Amino acid sequence: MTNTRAFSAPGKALLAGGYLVLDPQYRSYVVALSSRMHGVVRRKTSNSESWFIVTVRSTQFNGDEWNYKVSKPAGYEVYEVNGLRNPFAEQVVKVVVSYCQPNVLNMSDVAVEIYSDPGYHSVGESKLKKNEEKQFRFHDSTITEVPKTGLGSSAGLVTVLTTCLLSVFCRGLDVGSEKDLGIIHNISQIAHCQAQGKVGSGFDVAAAVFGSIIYQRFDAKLIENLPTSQSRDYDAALRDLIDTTNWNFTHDNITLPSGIRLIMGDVSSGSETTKLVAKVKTWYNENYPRSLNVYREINDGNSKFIDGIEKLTELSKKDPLSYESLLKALDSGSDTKAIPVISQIRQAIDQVRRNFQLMTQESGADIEPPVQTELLNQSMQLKGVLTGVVPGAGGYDAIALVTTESANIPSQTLNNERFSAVTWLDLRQENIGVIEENPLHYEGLQ
Ligand SMILES: Nc1ncnc2c1ncn2[C@@H]1O[C@H](COP(=O)(O)OP(=O)(O)OP(=O)(O)O)[C@@H](O)[C@H]1O
Ligand SMILES: C[C@@](O)(CCOP(=O)(O)O)CC(=O)O
Repeated sequence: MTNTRAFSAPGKALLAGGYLVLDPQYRSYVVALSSRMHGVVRRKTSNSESWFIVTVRSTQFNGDEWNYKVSKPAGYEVYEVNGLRNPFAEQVVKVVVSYCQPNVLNMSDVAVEIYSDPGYHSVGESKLKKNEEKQFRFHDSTITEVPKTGLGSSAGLVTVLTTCLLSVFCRGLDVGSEKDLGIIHNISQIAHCQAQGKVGSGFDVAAAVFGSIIYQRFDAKLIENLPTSQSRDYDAALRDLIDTTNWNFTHDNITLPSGIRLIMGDVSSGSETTKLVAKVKTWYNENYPRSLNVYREINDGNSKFIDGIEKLTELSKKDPLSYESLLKALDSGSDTKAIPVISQIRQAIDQVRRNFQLMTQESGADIEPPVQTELLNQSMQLKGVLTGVVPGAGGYDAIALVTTESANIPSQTLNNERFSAVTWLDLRQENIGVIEENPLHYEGLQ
């Protein structure tokens, strides 16, 4: 196993800052999740050819496999030898090869096995395979046919595949080093943006790399202004963007206060983020400057939410007894209006939700449609619930509740008709981003 390394990166839930985070002036609150994407990379035997193959395999999804041939007749050429498509994997191979400039002569082939934790996809007819260390679900369908749950699978894939390939082409890669994490982040953002065609805010990639963060995006022009990959300036411009350019973005690590956790409810079919974003952008432009005021109201609510969470963390450290009784008050379901920090957090989220409901009515984008409003309002009646939102772009696919550790949401909602459409996901917040794993922990799982 000497030529083998393994890495993993977390999924995400955007609790505050949906839509606004597309604009660099607004902050967002992103929680990394315990459902992780994993990559096990090994160098195969070297060959005497003037090219090498990068194999990306997802045994979990019907043995999906993509083989990228890397050659350098003039500039680098990368293509999938069977014409199969995985835009995210392909873009990562292209960007990493352009950045690392590996020698194609006598270069060993590289194989990466990807595994995704159960939370990323609906269970369906999948079968569970496990060893003492890991467990993954195996589907009889290809990756694009298995419904996703909105945890950021493409961001996790891009981040973990980038890290795997860098560990082969850039000897001595250390995910504990700020410098190397920065390179992983920059390459992953570039590959993810280029693969998606649409430029998201990158919060999902930043969370995959850095963990739970307060995130303010980089200027989209940094990537948009890259020359085309066919241009002879591309390699130098790419290296400059990755190694020396100041991306001027924020990724301050955060953690939910002790005794507080996140629980995700998977509601039903996913929502098309791209379509929602397009409708909101149209609404914003057609209703400016009133829409700017709406955004300012939402941003004020987001900031008060973040400030309230920080106050909870401070209280838990400075006055553990008062903090303990605050958690008990939440758990008992008693009236907590007299507790200022709880009122602050709840009023902040109510302010955000009221404006999301207005945008839903006016834009036609189902950010917080009535059925989700009802579900969140019902959730607020449950013991231990501090607050709840539709995460990210919203829509019909999920709700996210911030609760006490001891709140047992699944048992409180069992046989409750109002929650019949909700599957509580067995995951929680996790503050760490990309980490190195023990490759032996993946043995026997294929
Ligand atoms: N385990 C995996 N193995 C290989 N490719 C993967 C894997 N997980 C995700 N991908 C790639 O990412 C694509 C899904 O990305 P897409 O942008 O459609 O969804 P997403 O917004 O990342 O999903 P979600 O946030 O719901 O997880 C897949 O079609 C595939 O190309
Ligand atoms: C709408 C947006 O702000 C958040 C999308 O979040 P999600 O993919 O629904 O988790 C888009 C973005 O930030 O990339």
